[in-house]
Amino acid sequence: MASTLNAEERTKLIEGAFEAKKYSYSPYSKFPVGAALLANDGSIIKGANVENASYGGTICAERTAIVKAVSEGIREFIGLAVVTNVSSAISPCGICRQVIREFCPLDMPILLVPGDYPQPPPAPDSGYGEGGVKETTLGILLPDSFGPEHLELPRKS
Ligand SMILES: O=c1ccn([C@H]2C[C@H](O)[C@@H](CO)O2)c(=O)[nH]1
Ligand SMILES: [Zn+2]
Repeated sequence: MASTLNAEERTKLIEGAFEAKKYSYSPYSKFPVGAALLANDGSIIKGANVENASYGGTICAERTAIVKAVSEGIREFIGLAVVTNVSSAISPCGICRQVIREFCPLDMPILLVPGDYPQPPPAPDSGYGEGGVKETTLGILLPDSFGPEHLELPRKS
């Protein structure tokens, strides 16, 4: 069964993502992104995108949050929220999906928050929830994925 977040956890994640976005360094794309991770101890770890004049050096908000957490010894996560300044729900890029895969369960809720949250109530069955938030999971975003457990499989000698 997919894991779920309670209302308090959702609020913490959404507020954390908006706070994180304030510190985005995105002079090139002018596309600020904020991410917040909820750890199993209840702590929130925030990350913003950090760009570079050598564009390939850019680090997305999601990876900033994960690397901050893991490098401080936090590795168990129960939720992630991402927000940008656009009014649609923006989904993590491919590189971030694979990095999330390393540390987060496939059924972990991922909240894609519109920049103008809260939006008016969405139409039923639109795929959007409260405030226009799209809730998904890593398993949906990255199906048939490769992960750490595959390196433990028996190998041909
Ligand atoms: O999910 C996403 C998508 C994009 N970006 C960043 C990378 C770059 O700084 C800017 C434009 O791609 O947005 C993120 O941080 N997360
Ligand atoms: Zn990314």
